[in-house]
Amino acid sequence: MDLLVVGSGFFGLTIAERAASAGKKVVVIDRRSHIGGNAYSEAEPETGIEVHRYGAHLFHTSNETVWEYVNRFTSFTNYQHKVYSNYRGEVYPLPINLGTINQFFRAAYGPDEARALIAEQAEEFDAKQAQNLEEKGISLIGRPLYEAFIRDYTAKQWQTPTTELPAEVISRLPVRYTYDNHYFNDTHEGLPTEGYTAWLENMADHPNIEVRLDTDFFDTTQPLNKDAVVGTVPVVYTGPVDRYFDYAEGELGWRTLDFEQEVLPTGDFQGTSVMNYAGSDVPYTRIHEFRHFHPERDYPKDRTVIMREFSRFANRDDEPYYPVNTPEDRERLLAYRQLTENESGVLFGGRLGTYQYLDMHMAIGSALTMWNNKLSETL
Ligand SMILES: O=c1ccn([C@@H]2O[C@H](COP(=O)(O)OP(=O)(O)O[C@H]3O[C@H](CO)[C@H](O)[C@H](O)[C@H]3O)[C@@H](O)[C@H]2O)c(=O)[nH]1
Repeated sequence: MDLLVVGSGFFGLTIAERAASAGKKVVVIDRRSHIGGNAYSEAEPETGIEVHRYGAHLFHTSNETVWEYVNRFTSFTNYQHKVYSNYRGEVYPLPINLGTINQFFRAAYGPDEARALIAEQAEEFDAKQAQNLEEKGISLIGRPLYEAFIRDYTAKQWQTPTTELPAEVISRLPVRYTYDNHYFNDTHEGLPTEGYTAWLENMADHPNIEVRLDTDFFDTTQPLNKDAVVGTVPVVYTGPVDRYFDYAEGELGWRTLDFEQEVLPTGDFQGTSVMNYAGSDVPYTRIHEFRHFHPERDYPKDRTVIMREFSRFANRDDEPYYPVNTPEDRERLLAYRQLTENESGVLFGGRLGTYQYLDMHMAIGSALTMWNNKLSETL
Protein backbone atom coordinates (compact mmCIF):
# COMPACT_ATOMS: atom_id res chain seq x y z
CA MET A 1 0.00 0.00 0.00
CA ASP A 2 1.30 3.47 -0.96
CA LEU A 3 -1.47 5.53 0.60
CA LEU A 4 -4.23 5.11 3.15
CA VAL A 5 -7.30 7.29 2.72
CA VAL A 6 -9.58 7.56 5.73
CA GLY A 7 -13.12 8.33 4.61
CA SER A 8 -14.75 7.59 1.26
CA GLY A 9 -16.59 10.85 0.65
CA PHE A 10 -15.86 13.05 -2.35
CA PHE A 11 -12.62 14.37 -0.90
CA GLY A 12 -11.24 10.94 -0.06
CA LEU A 13 -12.32 9.32 -3.33
CA THR A 14 -10.83 12.14 -5.41
CA ILE A 15 -7.47 11.69 -3.69
CA ALA A 16 -7.73 7.90 -4.06
CA GLU A 17 -8.64 8.10 -7.73
CA ARG A 18 -5.81 10.53 -8.57
CA ALA A 19 -3.24 8.44 -6.70
CA ALA A 20 -4.50 5.19 -8.26
CA SER A 21 -4.35 6.69 -11.74
CA ALA A 22 -0.75 7.70 -11.04
CA GLY A 23 0.02 4.04 -10.38
CA LYS A 24 -0.13 4.07 -6.57
CA LYS A 25 -1.78 1.36 -4.52
CA VAL A 26 -4.45 2.94 -2.36
CA VAL A 27 -6.59 1.57 0.44
CA VAL A 28 -9.70 3.57 1.38
CA ILE A 29 -11.34 2.79 4.71
CA ASP A 30 -14.70 3.99 5.92
CA ARG A 31 -16.43 3.21 9.16
CA ARG A 32 -19.82 3.18 7.48
CA SER A 33 -21.14 0.20 5.55
CA HIS A 34 -21.31 2.14 2.28
CA ILE A 35 -19.06 4.49 0.31
CA GLY A 36 -19.66 8.13 -0.49
CA GLY A 37 -19.97 9.79 2.90
CA ASN A 38 -22.99 12.03 3.08
CA ALA A 39 -23.39 12.11 -0.70
CA TYR A 40 -24.51 8.47 -0.67
CA SER A 41 -27.94 7.78 -2.12
CA GLU A 42 -30.05 4.67 -2.57
CA ALA A 43 -33.34 3.59 -4.11
CA GLU A 44 -36.20 3.64 -1.62
CA PRO A 45 -37.27 -0.05 -1.79
CA GLU A 46 -41.03 0.39 -2.17
CA THR A 47 -40.97 3.04 -4.92
CA GLY A 48 -37.49 2.88 -6.47
CA ILE A 49 -37.19 6.65 -5.95
CA GLU A 50 -33.56 7.73 -5.34
CA VAL A 51 -33.27 9.06 -1.81
CA HIS A 52 -30.28 11.03 -0.55
CA ARG A 53 -29.96 9.40 2.85
CA TYR A 54 -28.05 12.29 4.38
CA GLY A 55 -30.04 15.19 2.96
CA ALA A 56 -30.43 16.57 -0.54
CA HIS A 57 -27.22 17.00 -2.53
CA LEU A 58 -27.27 19.30 -5.53
CA PHE A 59 -24.20 19.48 -7.68
CA HIS A 60 -23.12 22.86 -9.06
CA THR A 61 -19.80 24.46 -9.93
CA SER A 62 -18.17 27.26 -11.91
CA ASN A 63 -14.77 25.60 -11.67
CA GLU A 64 -13.92 24.23 -15.14
CA THR A 65 -11.25 21.89 -13.80
CA VAL A 66 -13.72 20.32 -11.37
CA TRP A 67 -16.43 20.11 -14.04
CA GLU A 68 -14.12 18.35 -16.48
CA TYR A 69 -12.98 15.98 -13.72
CA VAL A 70 -16.43 14.96 -12.46
CA ASN A 71 -17.64 14.32 -16.00
CA ARG A 72 -15.15 11.47 -16.25
CA PHE A 73 -17.28 9.47 -13.82
CA THR A 74 -20.84 10.49 -14.55
CA SER A 75 -22.97 12.54 -16.88
CA PHE A 76 -25.36 15.10 -15.42
CA THR A 77 -29.03 15.82 -16.01
CA ASN A 78 -30.13 19.36 -16.71
CA TYR A 79 -31.79 19.69 -13.28
CA GLN A 80 -31.75 23.27 -12.01
CA HIS A 81 -32.39 23.75 -8.32
CA LYS A 82 -35.19 25.99 -7.08
CA VAL A 83 -36.33 26.37 -3.50
CA TYR A 84 -39.53 27.80 -2.05
CA SER A 85 -40.24 28.95 1.47
CA ASN A 86 -43.45 28.58 3.44
CA TYR A 87 -43.81 31.67 5.63
CA ARG A 88 -47.00 31.92 7.73
CA GLY A 89 -48.86 29.57 5.42
CA GLU A 90 -47.91 31.37 2.23
CA VAL A 91 -45.33 30.13 -0.28
CA TYR A 92 -42.61 32.47 -1.59
CA PRO A 93 -39.77 31.87 -4.04
CA LEU A 94 -36.18 31.79 -2.78
CA PRO A 95 -33.50 33.02 -2.85
CA ILE A 96 -34.85 36.52 -2.16
CA ASN A 97 -35.66 37.95 -5.58
CA LEU A 98 -38.04 40.47 -7.11
CA GLY A 99 -40.84 37.92 -6.95
CA THR A 100 -40.29 37.41 -3.20
CA ILE A 101 -40.08 41.16 -2.57
CA ASN A 102 -43.25 41.99 -4.52
CA GLN A 103 -45.23 39.16 -2.95
CA PHE A 104 -44.06 40.08 0.54
CA PHE A 105 -44.81 43.80 0.21
CA ARG A 106 -47.93 43.23 -1.95
CA ALA A 107 -46.41 45.43 -4.61
CA ALA A 108 -45.37 45.57 -8.25
CA TYR A 109 -41.97 47.23 -7.88
CA GLY A 110 -39.53 47.33 -10.73
CA PRO A 111 -35.88 46.49 -9.97
CA ASP A 112 -34.86 50.09 -9.19
CA GLU A 113 -37.78 50.69 -6.84
CA ALA A 114 -37.15 47.40 -5.05
CA ARG A 115 -33.47 48.20 -4.72
CA ALA A 116 -34.27 51.62 -3.23
CA LEU A 117 -36.75 50.13 -0.76
CA ILE A 118 -34.35 47.42 0.41
CA ALA A 119 -31.49 49.94 0.65
CA GLU A 120 -33.64 51.99 3.01
CA GLN A 121 -34.63 48.96 5.08
CA ALA A 122 -31.03 47.78 5.20
CA GLU A 123 -29.56 51.11 6.31
CA GLU A 124 -28.68 50.09 9.87
CA PHE A 125 -25.73 47.94 8.71
CA ASP A 126 -23.13 48.31 5.99
CA ALA A 127 -22.73 45.04 4.04
CA LYS A 128 -18.96 45.47 3.75
CA GLN A 129 -18.49 45.94 7.49
CA ALA A 130 -20.99 43.30 8.61
CA GLN A 131 -19.36 41.18 11.28
CA ASN A 132 -21.82 38.31 11.64
CA LEU A 133 -24.81 36.58 10.04
CA GLU A 134 -27.40 38.97 11.48
CA GLU A 135 -25.65 42.16 10.39
CA LYS A 136 -24.87 40.67 6.99
CA GLY A 137 -28.43 39.41 6.49
CA ILE A 138 -30.02 42.73 7.39
CA SER A 139 -27.53 44.67 5.29
CA LEU A 140 -28.37 42.51 2.26
CA ILE A 141 -32.18 42.33 2.38
CA GLY A 142 -33.36 44.74 5.09
CA ARG A 143 -34.90 43.93 8.44
CA PRO A 144 -38.48 42.90 7.44
CA LEU A 145 -37.39 40.24 4.92
CA TYR A 146 -34.60 39.12 7.22
CA GLU A 147 -37.01 38.59 10.09
CA ALA A 148 -39.48 36.72 7.89
CA PHE A 149 -37.23 34.38 5.93
CA ILE A 150 -33.90 34.22 7.69
CA ARG A 151 -34.12 34.84 11.43
CA ASP A 152 -36.29 31.94 12.57
CA TYR A 153 -35.11 29.48 9.92
CA THR A 154 -31.53 30.21 10.97
CA ALA A 155 -32.48 29.78 14.62
CA LYS A 156 -33.81 26.29 13.78
CA GLN A 157 -30.85 25.41 11.59
CA TRP A 158 -28.09 26.62 13.93
CA GLN A 159 -29.54 27.20 17.44
CA THR A 160 -26.75 29.69 17.85
CA PRO A 161 -27.24 33.46 18.23
CA THR A 162 -27.11 34.98 14.73
CA THR A 163 -24.60 37.48 16.09
CA GLU A 164 -22.19 34.58 16.70
CA LEU A 165 -22.56 32.97 13.28
CA PRO A 166 -20.14 33.92 10.50
CA ALA A 167 -21.42 36.29 7.80
CA GLU A 168 -20.36 33.81 5.10
CA VAL A 169 -23.21 31.44 5.99
CA ILE A 170 -25.69 33.91 4.61
CA SER A 171 -23.55 35.29 1.78
CA ARG A 172 -23.95 31.81 0.23
CA LEU A 173 -27.40 32.89 -0.89
CA PRO A 174 -27.73 35.38 -3.73
CA VAL A 175 -30.19 38.33 -3.63
CA ARG A 176 -31.59 39.24 -7.03
CA TYR A 177 -33.54 42.18 -8.38
CA THR A 178 -35.01 40.08 -11.18
CA TYR A 179 -37.52 37.23 -11.15
CA ASP A 180 -34.71 34.69 -11.58
CA ASN A 181 -35.14 32.21 -8.74
CA HIS A 182 -32.45 29.67 -9.55
CA TYR A 183 -30.85 28.75 -6.24
CA PHE A 184 -27.31 28.72 -7.60
CA ASN A 185 -25.34 31.17 -9.73
CA ASP A 186 -22.89 28.62 -11.12
CA THR A 187 -22.04 27.91 -14.76
CA HIS A 188 -22.65 24.17 -14.41
CA GLU A 189 -25.41 22.43 -12.54
CA GLY A 190 -27.13 19.07 -12.64
CA LEU A 191 -27.68 15.74 -10.91
CA PRO A 192 -25.71 12.59 -11.71
CA THR A 193 -27.77 10.77 -14.34
CA GLU A 194 -27.42 7.33 -12.75
CA GLY A 195 -27.46 8.66 -9.19
CA TYR A 196 -24.83 9.63 -6.64
CA THR A 197 -23.84 6.13 -5.63
CA ALA A 198 -23.12 5.07 -9.21
CA TRP A 199 -20.92 8.18 -9.60
CA LEU A 200 -19.05 7.47 -6.35
CA GLU A 201 -18.60 3.81 -7.26
CA ASN A 202 -17.16 4.80 -10.64
CA MET A 203 -14.57 6.94 -8.87
CA ALA A 204 -13.56 4.00 -6.68
CA ASP A 205 -13.59 1.52 -9.56
CA HIS A 206 -9.86 1.21 -10.23
CA PRO A 207 -7.63 -1.87 -9.90
CA ASN A 208 -5.27 0.13 -7.64
CA ILE A 209 -8.04 1.04 -5.17
CA GLU A 210 -9.23 -1.26 -2.42
CA VAL A 211 -12.19 -0.04 -0.35
CA ARG A 212 -12.73 -1.51 3.11
CA LEU A 213 -16.07 -0.63 4.64
CA ASP A 214 -17.14 -1.03 8.29
CA THR A 215 -13.55 -0.17 9.18
CA ASP A 216 -13.01 2.43 11.88
CA PHE A 217 -9.64 4.20 11.88
CA PHE A 218 -9.81 4.51 15.68
CA ASP A 219 -10.65 0.86 16.31
CA THR A 220 -7.36 -0.61 17.50
CA THR A 221 -8.58 -4.16 16.82
CA GLN A 222 -8.51 -3.65 13.05
CA PRO A 223 -5.06 -3.58 11.38
CA LEU A 224 -5.37 -0.21 9.59
CA ASN A 225 -5.93 1.76 12.78
CA LYS A 226 -4.36 5.10 13.56
CA ASP A 227 -1.76 3.85 16.05
CA ALA A 228 -0.59 1.08 13.73
CA VAL A 229 -0.49 3.06 10.50
CA VAL A 230 0.57 6.67 11.09
CA GLY A 231 4.27 7.00 10.42
CA THR A 232 4.46 3.81 8.38
CA VAL A 233 2.26 4.78 5.40
CA PRO A 234 1.16 8.24 4.15
CA VAL A 235 -2.38 8.98 5.30
CA VAL A 236 -5.08 11.34 4.03
CA TYR A 237 -7.60 11.76 6.83
CA THR A 238 -11.06 13.17 6.10
CA GLY A 239 -12.83 12.54 9.40
CA PRO A 240 -13.47 15.18 12.08
CA VAL A 241 -10.21 16.92 12.94
CA ASP A 242 -11.01 17.16 16.68
CA ARG A 243 -11.69 13.41 16.81
CA TYR A 244 -8.28 12.67 15.27
CA PHE A 245 -6.52 14.43 18.15
CA ASP A 246 -8.84 12.90 20.72
CA TYR A 247 -10.39 16.32 21.40
CA ALA A 248 -7.10 17.60 22.88
CA GLU A 249 -8.04 21.23 22.16
CA GLY A 250 -11.71 20.79 23.04
CA GLU A 251 -14.68 19.87 20.89
CA LEU A 252 -15.48 21.80 17.73
CA GLY A 253 -19.18 22.62 17.38
CA TRP A 254 -21.10 20.69 14.74
CA ARG A 255 -24.71 20.54 13.69
CA THR A 256 -26.23 17.18 12.92
CA LEU A 257 -29.44 16.42 11.06
CA ASP A 258 -32.28 14.03 11.77
CA PHE A 259 -34.54 12.88 8.98
CA GLU A 260 -38.07 11.54 8.98
CA GLN A 261 -38.80 9.72 5.76
CA GLU A 262 -42.29 8.81 4.59
CA VAL A 263 -43.80 7.14 1.53
CA LEU A 264 -47.11 8.83 0.72
CA PRO A 265 -49.95 7.53 -1.46
CA THR A 266 -49.86 10.44 -3.90
CA GLY A 267 -47.93 11.15 -7.07
CA ASP A 268 -46.94 14.61 -5.89
CA PHE A 269 -46.91 15.98 -2.36
CA GLN A 270 -45.57 19.52 -2.70
CA GLY A 271 -44.98 20.15 -6.40
CA THR A 272 -41.27 20.89 -5.95
CA SER A 273 -38.12 19.27 -4.58
CA VAL A 274 -37.38 21.45 -1.54
CA MET A 275 -39.82 23.47 0.55
CA ASN A 276 -38.31 25.46 3.41
CA TYR A 277 -40.38 26.30 6.48
CA ALA A 278 -39.40 29.77 7.64
CA GLY A 279 -41.26 29.90 10.95
CA SER A 280 -40.46 28.71 14.45
CA ASP A 281 -43.96 27.17 14.69
CA VAL A 282 -42.83 24.24 12.46
CA PRO A 283 -40.08 22.14 14.06
CA TYR A 284 -38.37 21.03 10.83
CA THR A 285 -36.38 23.30 8.52
CA ARG A 286 -37.50 21.81 5.21
CA ILE A 287 -39.18 18.96 3.37
CA HIS A 288 -37.47 17.22 0.47
CA GLU A 289 -39.53 15.40 -2.14
CA PHE A 290 -37.08 13.27 -4.06
CA ARG A 291 -39.03 12.47 -7.21
CA HIS A 292 -38.69 16.10 -8.30
CA PHE A 293 -34.91 15.80 -8.54
CA HIS A 294 -35.38 13.42 -11.48
CA PRO A 295 -38.43 14.41 -13.52
CA GLU A 296 -36.88 12.48 -16.43
CA ARG A 297 -37.17 9.14 -14.59
CA ASP A 298 -40.04 6.75 -14.79
CA TYR A 299 -41.12 6.83 -11.14
CA PRO A 300 -44.47 5.49 -9.88
CA LYS A 301 -47.30 7.96 -10.46
CA ASP A 302 -49.24 7.12 -7.32
CA ARG A 303 -46.57 7.23 -4.62
CA THR A 304 -43.91 9.68 -3.51
CA VAL A 305 -41.14 9.86 -0.92
CA ILE A 306 -40.74 12.88 1.35
CA MET A 307 -38.20 13.60 4.04
CA ARG A 308 -38.53 16.13 6.82
CA GLU A 309 -35.23 17.59 7.99
CA PHE A 310 -34.52 18.54 11.61
CA SER A 311 -31.32 20.16 12.82
CA ARG A 312 -29.66 19.95 16.26
CA PHE A 313 -26.29 20.13 18.00
CA ALA A 314 -24.14 17.08 17.37
CA ASN A 315 -22.85 15.03 20.28
CA ARG A 316 -19.75 12.93 19.83
CA ASP A 317 -21.82 9.94 18.73
CA ASP A 318 -23.80 11.87 16.10
CA GLU A 319 -22.88 12.34 12.47
CA PRO A 320 -21.37 15.83 12.10
CA TYR A 321 -22.80 17.77 9.13
CA TYR A 322 -22.23 21.50 9.48
CA PRO A 323 -19.39 23.25 11.31
CA VAL A 324 -20.99 25.90 13.56
CA ASN A 325 -17.92 28.13 13.49
CA THR A 326 -18.51 30.44 16.45
CA PRO A 327 -15.57 32.68 17.43
CA GLU A 328 -14.73 30.07 20.09
CA ASP A 329 -14.73 27.31 17.47
CA ARG A 330 -12.42 29.35 15.28
CA GLU A 331 -9.95 29.73 18.10
CA ARG A 332 -9.94 25.99 18.73
CA LEU A 333 -9.59 25.39 15.01
CA LEU A 334 -6.39 27.44 14.98
CA ALA A 335 -5.01 25.22 17.72
CA TYR A 336 -5.98 22.10 15.74
CA ARG A 337 -4.38 23.54 12.59
CA GLN A 338 -1.14 23.80 14.52
CA LEU A 339 -1.47 20.16 15.50
CA THR A 340 -2.23 19.05 11.93
CA GLU A 341 0.87 20.84 10.67
CA ASN A 342 3.05 18.96 13.13
CA GLU A 343 1.45 15.60 12.37
CA SER A 344 3.95 14.28 9.87
CA GLY A 345 2.79 11.80 7.27
CA VAL A 346 -0.88 12.81 7.59
CA LEU A 347 -2.80 15.31 5.48
CA PHE A 348 -6.23 16.56 6.54
CA GLY A 349 -8.98 17.32 4.05
CA GLY A 350 -12.69 17.62 3.36
CA ARG A 351 -15.54 19.21 5.29
CA LEU A 352 -14.82 17.34 8.52
CA GLY A 353 -11.04 17.25 8.26
CA THR A 354 -10.70 21.00 7.82
CA TYR A 355 -13.85 22.12 9.68
CA GLN A 356 -15.10 24.07 6.68
CA TYR A 357 -18.54 24.44 5.15
CA LEU A 358 -17.53 22.90 1.80
CA ASP A 359 -19.98 22.07 -0.97
CA MET A 360 -19.27 18.97 -3.06
CA HIS A 361 -17.50 20.83 -5.84
CA MET A 362 -15.31 22.59 -3.28
CA ALA A 363 -14.35 19.31 -1.62
CA ILE A 364 -13.42 17.85 -5.02
CA GLY A 365 -11.55 21.03 -6.02
CA SER A 366 -9.55 21.11 -2.82
CA ALA A 367 -8.71 17.40 -3.15
CA LEU A 368 -7.40 18.01 -6.68
CA THR A 369 -5.29 20.88 -5.32
CA MET A 370 -3.94 18.73 -2.48
CA TRP A 371 -3.03 16.01 -4.96
CA ASN A 372 -1.28 18.43 -7.34
CA ASN A 373 0.52 20.52 -4.74
CA LYS A 374 1.26 18.19 -1.88
CA LEU A 375 0.97 14.54 -2.84
CA SER A 376 1.71 13.87 -6.50
CA GLU A 377 5.44 14.49 -6.16
CA THR A 378 6.10 13.07 -2.71
CA LEU A 379 4.13 9.85 -2.93
O1 LIG B 1 -35.00 29.69 3.78
C1 LIG B 1 -33.84 29.89 4.19
C2 LIG B 1 -32.70 29.32 3.58
C3 LIG B 1 -31.45 29.59 4.11
N1 LIG B 1 -31.32 30.40 5.20
C4 LIG B 1 -30.00 30.69 5.80
O2 LIG B 1 -28.98 30.61 4.83
C5 LIG B 1 -28.04 29.61 5.19
C6 LIG B 1 -27.49 28.93 3.97
O3 LIG B 1 -28.55 28.30 3.25
P1 LIG B 1 -28.34 27.06 2.29
O4 LIG B 1 -29.64 26.70 1.67
O5 LIG B 1 -27.18 27.31 1.40
O6 LIG B 1 -27.96 25.98 3.39
P2 LIG B 1 -27.66 24.44 3.30
O7 LIG B 1 -26.21 24.17 3.36
O8 LIG B 1 -28.50 23.78 4.31
O9 LIG B 1 -28.11 24.07 1.88
C7 LIG B 1 -27.99 22.78 1.42
O10 LIG B 1 -29.24 22.42 0.88
C8 LIG B 1 -29.71 23.21 -0.20
C9 LIG B 1 -30.98 22.50 -0.62
O11 LIG B 1 -31.94 23.33 -1.06
C10 LIG B 1 -28.69 23.25 -1.31
O12 LIG B 1 -28.57 21.95 -1.83
C11 LIG B 1 -27.31 23.67 -0.77
O13 LIG B 1 -26.32 23.55 -1.77
C12 LIG B 1 -26.93 22.73 0.37
O14 LIG B 1 -25.68 23.11 0.92
C13 LIG B 1 -28.81 28.70 6.15
O15 LIG B 1 -27.98 27.99 7.03
C14 LIG B 1 -29.67 29.69 6.90
O16 LIG B 1 -28.95 30.35 7.91
C15 LIG B 1 -32.44 30.95 5.80
O17 LIG B 1 -32.33 31.63 6.79
N2 LIG B 1 -33.67 30.68 5.27
